[in-house]
Amino acid sequence: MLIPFRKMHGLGNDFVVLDGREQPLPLTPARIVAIGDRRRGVGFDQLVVLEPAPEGSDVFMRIANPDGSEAGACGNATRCVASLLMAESGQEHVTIRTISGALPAKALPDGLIQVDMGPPRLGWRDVPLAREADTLRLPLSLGPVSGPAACSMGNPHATFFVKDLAAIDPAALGPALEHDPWFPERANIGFAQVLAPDRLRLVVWERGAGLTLACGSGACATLVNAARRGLTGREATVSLPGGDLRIAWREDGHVLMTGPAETAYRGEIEI
Ligand SMILES: N[C@@H](CCC[C@H](N)C(=O)O)C(=O)O
Repeated sequence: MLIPFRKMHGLGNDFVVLDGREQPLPLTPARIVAIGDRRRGVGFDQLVVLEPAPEGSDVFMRIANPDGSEAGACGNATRCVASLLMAESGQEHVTIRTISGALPAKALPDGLIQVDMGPPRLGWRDVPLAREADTLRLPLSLGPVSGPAACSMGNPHATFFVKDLAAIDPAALGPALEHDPWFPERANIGFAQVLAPDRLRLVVWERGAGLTLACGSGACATLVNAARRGLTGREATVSLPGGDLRIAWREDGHVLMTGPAETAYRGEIEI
C-alpha cells in the first residue's frame, strides 16, 4: 500500500508522520523498524500515526520509536502534529489525544507552538520504578553520574544533574541506564547541567531511539526535577543540542512546553 507521508521535526527531533484518519494503516513493529532505518528506509526518531479523533479532541496521535516500541508521549511530535492540524483547519487551538491523555496546544503570535503537557506524575509507581523509592533521588549510579530524579510526563524519565555536561559521554552511559532494572518499562535518560535558575542545558538518551537532538517530554521532566530539587525556579529555557525549548511548570501542576515545529519534506512510502 503506497501512502503519502510528511517528514517533520522539532529542533531536529525528527518524525515520519502518517495519516491513518481515513483508513487504518497495516503497520507492524517490523515495518516500523524498517521505515526507521536511516539508510534503507526514511529514518526517524519517532513514527507518528494520526488516527480518528476521540470525543473532545482533534486527533489521536500514536507514537512509535525506531526500535518498534510504543511511547506514551512525545513533546516535539505533539507540536508538529498541532501545527499540521492548525494549518489544515485554520484554528489556533487544537487538542491531541495520546495513550497518556489529552494535550491542548495553541499557536503563539511569534509562530511557536505551546503545548500543555499536563501534570508530571511523581510517584514511584507512576514512573514506573521496579520498587518503592524516593523519586527525587534514586540510589542509582554509573561511572561519573549518580542519584537521578525520576518522573513521568506520560512516559518515563530519569534526570542526572551534572556539574559539567561536556565532561560526560551520554552515548556511553545511556544504553545501560535506559535498561537498568530500576526501570521495568525502560526510561528516557536525561543528562542536565544547571546554568542559572532559569536556564538548563540538556542531552537526552531516548528510550528506543538513542541520542536525539531534542526531547520535549525530557525537557519538561528535567525542569520539573530541577525545580523539585530546588536547583531552578518553575520556568526555564532548556537548551538541547537542536535548540531551545521554553518550559514552565504552572502552579496548577500543568507543564507548558513552547517551541518550533517544522515540515522538512513530503513523500510517498510503501507500508
Ligand atoms: N522525542 C520525544 C520522546 C519520544 C518517546 C520516547 N523515546 C519514549 O519512548 O518515551 C519527545 O520530544 O518528547
